[in-house]
Amino acid sequence: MSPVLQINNLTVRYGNTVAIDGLTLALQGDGIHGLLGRNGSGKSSLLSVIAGLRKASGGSVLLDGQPIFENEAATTRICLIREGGDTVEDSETVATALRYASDMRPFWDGACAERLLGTFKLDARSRIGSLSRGQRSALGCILGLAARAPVTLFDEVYLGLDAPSRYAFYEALLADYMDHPRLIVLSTHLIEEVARLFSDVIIIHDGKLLLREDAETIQGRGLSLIGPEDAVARATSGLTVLATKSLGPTRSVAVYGQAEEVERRARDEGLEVGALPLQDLFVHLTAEGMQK
Ligand SMILES: Nc1ncnc2c1ncn2[C@@H]1O[C@H](COP(=O)(O)OP(=O)(O)OP(=O)(O)O)[C@@H](O)[C@H]1O
Repeated sequence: MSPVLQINNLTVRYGNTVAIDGLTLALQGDGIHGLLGRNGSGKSSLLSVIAGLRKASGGSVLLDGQPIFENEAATTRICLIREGGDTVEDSETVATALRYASDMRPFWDGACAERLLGTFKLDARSRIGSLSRGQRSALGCILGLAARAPVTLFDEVYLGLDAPSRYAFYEALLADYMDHPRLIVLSTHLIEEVARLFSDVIIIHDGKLLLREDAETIQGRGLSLIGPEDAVARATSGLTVLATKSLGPTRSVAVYGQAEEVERRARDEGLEVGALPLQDLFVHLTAEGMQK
């Protein structure tokens, strides 16, 4: 059965710092959910509460209706991989880390782990302490994928990886997800690289939910319009303009709205229309003062 994660009015505080501020969100069924937010917006705090590693200061996080914190039946179904990896002692080997994971993880797939060691060219005999930052990230990717947990959370796990290894991870993730669909949350700052994997996008800002849309809808919502200043002004009247740039008499704007309506207006005014990359849309939506 597909898992249901219900986050109700969640608050996470560190002393006087409010990291998550009354956030409510439901993640239902299988999918690859993109979790986006600026630095310090609360992504890691949210993921660590979902994984049961941190107690909520207020509100609740439920997996299939059951509280997660200090509930082994729930936490064994959740795997959180964080940047740098949470793995065994530095003096232990990669093989020990995999063995430990296979003991701890009820859905562990050893053959998958072996295959991924090859993909990332990791030697099982290497000591953890001797691994480079990227190799540690690769080990995190392997542990997260081979765990096959019904709820799999990757928190910026691939930051240390070089571009070819990151692409290898995305391919491995997608292939593994197609064969074994589950609820995956990927938090990332490398938005354009990963955007094609997302089934939906969750943006948090200052610990609050700013936006949650399915990937196709959000990709269609951001448009750029380019043309003469007065024509652009007419076409965008009453719309949400995220950013404006002028070059002589030409104006370029980023607009957020219903794609068909914006495209119709742009056509009527003879403007150039383009899709706004998800990363640009994210930057504009989370810019100072854009949140109502
Ligand atoms: N252990 C901690 N003690 C005190 N404050 C913390 C702690 N961890 C996080 N915070 C604060 O909580 C807020 C949210 O941090 P969090 O790490 O959850 O954000 P993030 O979105 O994951 O950031 P980043 O993208 O930079 O990793 C920030 O203001 C941060 O300074």
